[in-house]
Amino acid sequence: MPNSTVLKACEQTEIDLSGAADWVPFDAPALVGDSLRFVSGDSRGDRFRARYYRDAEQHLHARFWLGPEAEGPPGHAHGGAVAAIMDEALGLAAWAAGYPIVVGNLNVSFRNMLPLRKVVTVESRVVSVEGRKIMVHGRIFRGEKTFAEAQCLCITIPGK
Ligand SMILES: CCCCCCCC(=O)SCCNC(=O)CCNC(=O)[C@H](O)C(C)(C)COP(=O)(O)OP(=O)(O)OC[C@H]1O[C@@H](n2cnc3c(N)ncnc32)[C@H](O)[C@@H]1OP(=O)(O)O
Repeated sequence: MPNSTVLKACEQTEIDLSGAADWVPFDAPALVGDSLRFVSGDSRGDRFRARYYRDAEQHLHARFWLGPEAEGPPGHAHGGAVAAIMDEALGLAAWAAGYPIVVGNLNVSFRNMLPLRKVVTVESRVVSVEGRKIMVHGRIFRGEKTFAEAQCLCITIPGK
């Protein structure tokens, strides 16, 4: 059997992406539709699986699982995969806060290698709004360990 078939077969299991007790599931596709297809659009895929939530203060959070197709260094996530998560999650955080945006600038710091096949949490916060510029900060972590931090400058789309 080819290797890819073996990997596909072993990734068919359900992943527990449940949120914290006080989080409410957030229906991201209902808000931005196909914009999510690249990263979190395949809930049974072998690259990314994700579920979005909001907390009581309306901050956006996500549980993400990265599978074998997101691999960079052996057993760990590709930097582009981590950046793609930040792009989607922090851009979505601005949309969820009521700002129709595209990402103008994304600055990602890779702090620790992110292991595959582990559920990690993405937290985000809209930290400032100045005219069309919405600044969103985010972090990917598991327990005490931070894998990446990002600052995302989002620009509202005129006419939206
Ligand atoms: C949907 C939720 C989930 C998915 C999220 C996915 C997010 C994405 O990946 S979006 C795709 C990737 N992003 C893009 O393709 C964007 C490409 N860029 C553009 O379209 C344009 O450059 C755009 C819209 C950002 C800005 O263009 P434009 O509308 O002409 O505005 P512009 O006048 O240049 O800039 C507006 C303000 O933002 C600032 N600005 C714009 N881009 C940047 C930047 N990269 N860095 C710093 N400042 C910037 C400008 O300086 C200006 O500031 P000020 O008002 O103080 O003078």
